[in-house]
Formats: sequence, structure tokens, C-alpha cells
Amino acid sequence: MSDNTQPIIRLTNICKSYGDQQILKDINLELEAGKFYTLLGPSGCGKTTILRTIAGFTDATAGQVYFDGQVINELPANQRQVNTVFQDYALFPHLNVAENVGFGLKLHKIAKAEIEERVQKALALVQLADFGDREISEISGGQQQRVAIARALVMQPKVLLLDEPLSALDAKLRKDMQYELRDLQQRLGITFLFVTHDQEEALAMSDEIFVMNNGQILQGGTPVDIYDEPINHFVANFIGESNIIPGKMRKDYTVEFVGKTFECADAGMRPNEAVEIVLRPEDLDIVPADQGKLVVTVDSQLFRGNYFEIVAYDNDQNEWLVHSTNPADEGTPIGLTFDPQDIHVMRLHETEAAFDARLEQYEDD
Ligand SMILES: Nc1ncnc2c1ncn2[C@@H]1O[C@H](COP(=O)(O)OP(=O)(O)OP(=O)(O)O)[C@@H](O)[C@H]1O
Repeated sequence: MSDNTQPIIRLTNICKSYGDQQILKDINLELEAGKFYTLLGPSGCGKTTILRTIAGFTDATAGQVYFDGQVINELPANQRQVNTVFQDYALFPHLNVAENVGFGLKLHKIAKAEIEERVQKALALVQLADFGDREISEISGGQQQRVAIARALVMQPKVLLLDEPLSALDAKLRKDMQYELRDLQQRLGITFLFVTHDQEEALAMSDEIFVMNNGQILQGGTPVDIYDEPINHFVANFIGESNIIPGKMRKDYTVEFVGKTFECADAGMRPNEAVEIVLRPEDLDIVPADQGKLVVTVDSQLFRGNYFEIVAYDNDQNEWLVHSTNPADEGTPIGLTFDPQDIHVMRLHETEAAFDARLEQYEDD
């Protein structure tokens, strides 16, 4: 019996090694039914290995994989209620579109009439209702991608795993497919676990993101939480553009950087603890130099269409990235202002658990 209160997928203490190389290091994560999750991290950090462990294509060296409360480590891949959309789509070139989509059902010895009905439904879901008779070589890359999704959905999985499914598409089509996939997930109400190394894609599509590096999950949370409250330098740098400046926590709610003290919204560090400050480029406002909280000298700028990206340096030679609707003059000093709540202070070596506990303690103050 399915129990709505427990996660549909749970990984506990998953480790994976190939020889003496540890690829996954103590992975713990929970996926609730009906949500869109993303594993985000640089190439080689272990994202695909997590998908393969859930799908049953790779055995974990240690740890448990749960599906709906049951340990499924020993369950063969074809008996898991999980399907995968692979990066290269892995379509069969000698079968037409409908045959590709119906292939898994045929293997399961489903009756022909039911196969036809389910294939047609799956093709309609991805807007390819009239494409069943086409050869794979006669459809575009974006359409092949939809066939791969239809082929996974036709099996009626409870969880759909998507391994960088949009990486072969051009920028425009990729954006369209982001909307479509998000819409599809919401309409079907099944759990998606999506893999990407593209932070914009992760922020746009996900209910929750797990940021990974080097075989570990560094931080999990909603896109807004992770963008506003990254736990460390890696996450702040990987998610969006950031100014990351060394500083010192003078006391609760007071931080020092570039030789000045500022009011901030962070607390729970030791007095005078060395920290890092995150200020996002879009949270900085340019004012005349004598009115700025900080003074920086403009080094260069690029016009990015809807804003100017300005690179400037302070007296400590920290680089500052500023997004402004107005251009600045290269070589001249400008003032920067920002609100206390736009300053995000990070401890240098804080675990996600310690970060969460600190946030909980000080959040309501
Ligand atoms: N069968 C294998 N044998 C040995 N090493 C492997 C094997 N499969 C994966 N690896 C290694 O495990 C690490 C993680 O690979 P994985 O494919 O999970 O990364 P990823 O984050 O999905 O990367 P990408 O974004 O490039 O697909 C890599 O260093 C890879 O070389």
C-alpha cells in the first residue's frame, strides 16, 4: 500500500566506488511523490551514478535504496516503477516512432490493442500524435527527444529519471522544452528527477534542487533558498553570479568587509570569525562615489541586452560584478549601496546540517 507521508524514493548512506575511486560519498536524499527535483553539479560529480543507482543499472557499494518504503537494492531494473530518459535518447533507428515508444510494452507481453492505445496516448502527451509512422531518421532532434520521453512515460512510471535530456538541443528549443517538461510533470503528477549541470535550467524548473560536487550533496532546497542562502563558496559560485568577498563577523548581525562594518541579517558565528560575504550583482545599486557604502573603480563593462555588466575593484583589489541598467565610465570611482538583507554571510566550513540548525535558531529573531 502506498503511504502519502513517506517519500517515494529515499537513499540512505549511498556510497559507490570503482576500484579505489570513491564516486558517491554517503548520499542521503528523499524525493516526495509528485515533485520536480534536480541534481545539479559539474561534469563528473556523480549525478548520473545516482540516477543509475535508483534505476537499478548500478549497484551501490554501501547504503540502501528505498522505493515507497521498501528496500529495492536487489530488485532488477525492469521490475522497478522507474523509467529513464537518457542523454543520447537511445532510440532504435530501425524502428519507427510508434514502435520505439511501444517497445517496452511489447517486452512485457502487453496485448496489441492496449499497446496501440497507450502509445497513442503517450505520443499525444508529448505533442507527437501524428508522428507514429515516421522513421527516427525523419524527425528532428527535438522530436527525438520527445519520443524518448514518450517511451519512458508509456510505462507509467511513478518516478521519471531524466539524464541531461535537453543538452543536445539548441538554446531556443531547450527553453521551450523546459516549459514543456515542467508542464508535463505538473499534469501527470509523477516525480521527476532531472539531471543537469546548467544552473539556470535547475533554478527555472525545479521544486527542489540538490547541489552536488565531488560525489557529495552539498545543499538541498528550493531554488529560492539555494540562491538566497548558499551554504558555502562552491554553491554560491555555482548558482548564479556572485561577489564573494572575505570578511569578519564582528558580532551577531554585524559584519566587516573591505575595512568597513555593515549591518546584516546573519548571526550565530563566533565574534571575529573569518567568513565570506555573498552579494549578488543585481542587488548592488550604483550611486555617486561620495554616497556609496563602498567605493569601487570601474574596470570594464559589457552590454548584456537588458543590463550592463560592470566589473569594478575596491581598494583591497576585490573584484565586484555589478548589474546596472545604466552604463558607468571606465576608470572612474562609483559608489555601491545595498540593503542589509542582501548581504549573505557564509561560515568557511559549515555542513548543511549545522547551517540549517543555525538558521532555525536565529531565523525568528
Ligand atoms: N563504470 C565506471 N567505471 C569507472 N568509473 C566510472 C564508471 N562510471 C562512472 N565513473 C566515474 O564516476 C564519476 C562520476 O560519473 P557520473 O557519470 O556519475 O558523473 P556526472 O555528474 O553525471 O557527469 P556528467 O555531467 O559529465 O554526465 C566520473 O569520474 C566517472 O568517470
